[in-house]
Amino acid sequence: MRELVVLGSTGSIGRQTLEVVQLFPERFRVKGLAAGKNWKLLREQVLSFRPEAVALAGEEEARLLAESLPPEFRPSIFWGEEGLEHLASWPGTDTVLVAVTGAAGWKPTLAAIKAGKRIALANKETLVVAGEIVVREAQRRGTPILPVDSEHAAIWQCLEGRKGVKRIILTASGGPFREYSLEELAKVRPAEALRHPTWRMGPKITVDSATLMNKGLEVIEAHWLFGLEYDKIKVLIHPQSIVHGLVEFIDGTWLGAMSVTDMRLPILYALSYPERMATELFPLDLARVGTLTFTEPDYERFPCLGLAIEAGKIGGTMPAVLNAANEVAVAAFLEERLPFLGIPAVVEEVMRRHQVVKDLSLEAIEEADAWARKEAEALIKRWG
Ligand SMILES: NC(=O)C1=CN([C@@H]2O[C@H](COP(=O)(O)OP(=O)(O)OC[C@H]3O[C@@H](n4cnc5c(N)ncnc54)[C@H](OP(=O)(O)O)[C@@H]3O)[C@@H](O)[C@H]2O)C=CC1
Ligand SMILES: CC(=O)[C@@H](O)[C@H](O)COP(=O)(O)O
Ligand SMILES: [Mn+2]
Repeated sequence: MRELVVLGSTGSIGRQTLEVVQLFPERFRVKGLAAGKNWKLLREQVLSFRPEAVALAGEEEARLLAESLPPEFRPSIFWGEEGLEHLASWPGTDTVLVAVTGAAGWKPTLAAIKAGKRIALANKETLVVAGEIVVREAQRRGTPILPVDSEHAAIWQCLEGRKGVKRIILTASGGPFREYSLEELAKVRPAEALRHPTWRMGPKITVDSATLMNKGLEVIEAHWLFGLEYDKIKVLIHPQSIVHGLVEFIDGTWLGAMSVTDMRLPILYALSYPERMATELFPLDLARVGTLTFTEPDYERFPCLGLAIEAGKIGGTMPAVLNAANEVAVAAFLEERLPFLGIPAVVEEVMRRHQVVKDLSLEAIEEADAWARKEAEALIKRWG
């Protein structure tokens, strides 16, 4: 039996994780749940899963949750950053699935690693912001970081135990604007950006897919997960989203992993690893898919991809700055305070102004993150 903590249980990945738990109740038990603001959904989850402890982002939401639960159903309730870290290191649990969104993920992930938990990692921003520190700590303690992100889960399965890797290839759907001109991109609205062609996900990652920032973040994620230099990580546009990741070996052999677009599958694999669970839930009919296509990405129409790779190569605090500026710009785009093409423009300008700290520390990350958010907000204010 795996005893789990799910951070971000009210989100897209969190809810799908709980579906996986319900499918295999003899294998997985939920001991802790953490969410941001949605205390009403967390309440439903508490009643269904009866965790020992929960956390919410704010004290007020934590109070509302406590008051809404009958005493016999009431778990220990925490809040704030500390609450999240408390849940991440909850005693008697072995695996923490990190599915909060954005930079909120890296500190609880580090806390979970320090407490000796296996990490099932959906929150790619953890490795973007603090990959060097998080991976070093996990290696020092022998704690596995198991990828949930679909491309990395695919590549992980292709790599397992194999030698002679030449490079890895992350596929990208290309997002809803794959064939748009720059003139068309200038006019797109949030509702269009939120219509992903192949996946149903939370709003931030869906906008990142539309700008290709998601793939850029995933290149940095792959660099840290697999210990590969950036020139060994390639991106290909694959609109069908059937092949999630590929590995090219030194003799010219390629291995790829395919599946339907259902995140419950990589979640299940990360939770059950090293076992593979038998299920008929994810049938793939390649004859019905018919055609699989692959093309090179366009770095001019989608500059976020290149900016992320550049930030990854520079290293130090630059990826944290890229991530923070992007989070602020995406939020402003969703609130219609910034046009779609303003997202790469803001990220690029904040990166240009940043003085990189190469010797990474927790304090340096926090300082760079806060600085980048302020710079990005100031640029957006002046935009209109
Ligand atoms: N969705 C997908 O298919 C995929 C997602 N990922 C990655 O997984 C992560 C989650 O994505 P997704 O599920 O789509 O996102 P959602 O926006 O759907 O969910 C985010 C979750 O994080 C919680 N949350 C946000 N901020 C905080 C905070 N400060 N403290 C505690 N909890 C917080 C939210 O709580 P609440 O709603 O209660 O406020 C919610 O439960 C992202 O890093 C994303 O890149 C990776 C691959 C695929
Ligand atoms: C499901 C998943 O892993 C997402 O990261 C997905 O890959 C996003 O789609 P894009 O390929 O469009 O970025
Ligand atoms: Mn992905």
